[in-house]
Amino acid sequence: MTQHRADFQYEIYLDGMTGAVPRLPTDLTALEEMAERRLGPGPFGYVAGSAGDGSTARANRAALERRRIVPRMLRDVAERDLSVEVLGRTLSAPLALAPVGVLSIMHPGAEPAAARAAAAQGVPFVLSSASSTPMEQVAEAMGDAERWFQLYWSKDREVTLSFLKRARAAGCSILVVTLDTPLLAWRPRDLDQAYLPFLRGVGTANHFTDPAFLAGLEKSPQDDPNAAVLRFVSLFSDPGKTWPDLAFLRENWAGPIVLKGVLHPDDARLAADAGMDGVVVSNHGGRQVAGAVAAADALPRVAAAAGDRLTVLFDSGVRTGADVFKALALGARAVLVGRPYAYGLGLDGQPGVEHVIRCLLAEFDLTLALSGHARPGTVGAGDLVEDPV
Ligand SMILES: Cc1cc2nc3c(=O)[nH]c(=O)nc-3n(C[C@H](O)[C@H](O)[C@H](O)COP(=O)(O)O)c2cc1C
Ligand SMILES: O=C(O)C(=O)c1ccccc1
Repeated sequence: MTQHRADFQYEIYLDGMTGAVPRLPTDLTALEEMAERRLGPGPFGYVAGSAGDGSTARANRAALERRRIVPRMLRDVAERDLSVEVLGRTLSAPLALAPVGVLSIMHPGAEPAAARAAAAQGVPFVLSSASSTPMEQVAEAMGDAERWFQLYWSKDREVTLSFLKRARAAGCSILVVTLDTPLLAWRPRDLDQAYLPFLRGVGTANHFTDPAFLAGLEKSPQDDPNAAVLRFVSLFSDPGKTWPDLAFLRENWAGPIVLKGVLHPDDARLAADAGMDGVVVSNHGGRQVAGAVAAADALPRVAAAAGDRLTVLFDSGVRTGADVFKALALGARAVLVGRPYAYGLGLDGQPGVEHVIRCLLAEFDLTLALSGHARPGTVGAGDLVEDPV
C-alpha cells in the first residue's frame, strides 16, 4: 500500500489518545502564537515582522484566503503521488524550505537542525547567504539530500565568485538569487527594539569564513568585530545592479538559476531573456516593500508571462496545505515556506521543523485527494474561484 503523507493525522490522533507525546499545534497560526509566548521579543519580532505598516504581509494571507477551492468528486484518488519535477530533479512534494538567515536567533541547532529536518522529510533546503552557520557545515548535516544555495549578490566580485565556488563544492544544485533585498527595508518592529541580527554579528558566518571576504580586512573578525560587520554591511547586497549584470552569474554557475522576488510579468520576461531557468514569485513575506502586491495576486500574471520558458515557484504567506494547493492552481510548480519552519525550529529544534513539514504535507495530500486530484500536475485554474471582494 502506498504510504500517504495524510497518514500523519492518525499518528497524531493515536499519540494524543495515549497522551504519549505532547505535540506542537498542527495549526501553524497557533504555532506562531506559541512562538510569540515562548521566544524572546527580539528574535520573535524579527522573524514575525514585516516592512512598514505590515499591509503586504496581511495582503499575502488575504489573497490566498480569498481564493476558494471547488472540489471534484468520484475521481479515484486512492493512489496519490505528490512528486513534482523542478528544474531537472524530482521533488517528493511541491515544497521546499525557504532561505531564512540568522536561524541561531531561534535555536542553538540553527541551520544544521533545520537542514536535517528537510533532509529527513525529503524536501529541499535552501541555504541562505546570511546563515549563522557556514554553508559547508549546513551541507554536511544533510548527507546527500537536495540543497539549493541562496545568493545575496555581493558588491565584491571575488566574494561572489568564492560563494559560488563554495556552494558548488558543498553540493548545492540550484542557485537562488534574491533580487528584492538590495537594501534592507524599513521595519518598524526591529527599529523600535533596536534588533537587527547581523549588527550583532549573527548571519555573517559565510562571510567571516570566506577567504575573499577576509582578504579585505586588516584584522580578523575575532580581533576587530566592528570592522568585519561594517565590511559585511557594505558588501551585503548591491542596489546598483541591472539586468545585464546577470550575465556574470550565468557565466559562473553551471546549474539552474532561479531569481527570487519577481512580481512583475515584464521582469519574468527579462529573466528568461537573461538565460535564467526560473523565478520565485515572492515579496519576501511582506518584509521588503510595504504596499507591494500580494504574492498570490502577482502569481497568475507572472506564470502567464513565464509560459514554458521558466519554472515558476512561489512563496509569501503559505500557512496551510490548502495554500499549497491554491498556489499550484494559480500557476506555481512548487512553493517555499519561511516563518512557520523558523517557529518550529525555535520551539523544538529539528523535530519542530519536521512537524511543520509533516503538517503542511499531510494537509496538502488530503486537500489534493478531497478536491479530486491524485497528483499535483492536474491542479489548475479551474479548481479555484475568487470570493467577491
Ligand atoms: C527571519 C527571516 C529571514 C529571512 N532571510 C532570508 C534570506 O537570508 N534570504 C532570502 O532570500 N530570503 C530570506 N527571507 C525571506 C524568505 O526566504 C521567504 O521569502 C519568506 O519568509 C516567505 O514568506 P513566509 O515567511 O510568509 O513563508 C527571510 C525571511 C525571514 C522571516
Ligand atoms: O530578514 C530578512 O528578510 C533577510 O532577508 C535577511 C537579510 C540580512 C540578513 C539576514 C536576513
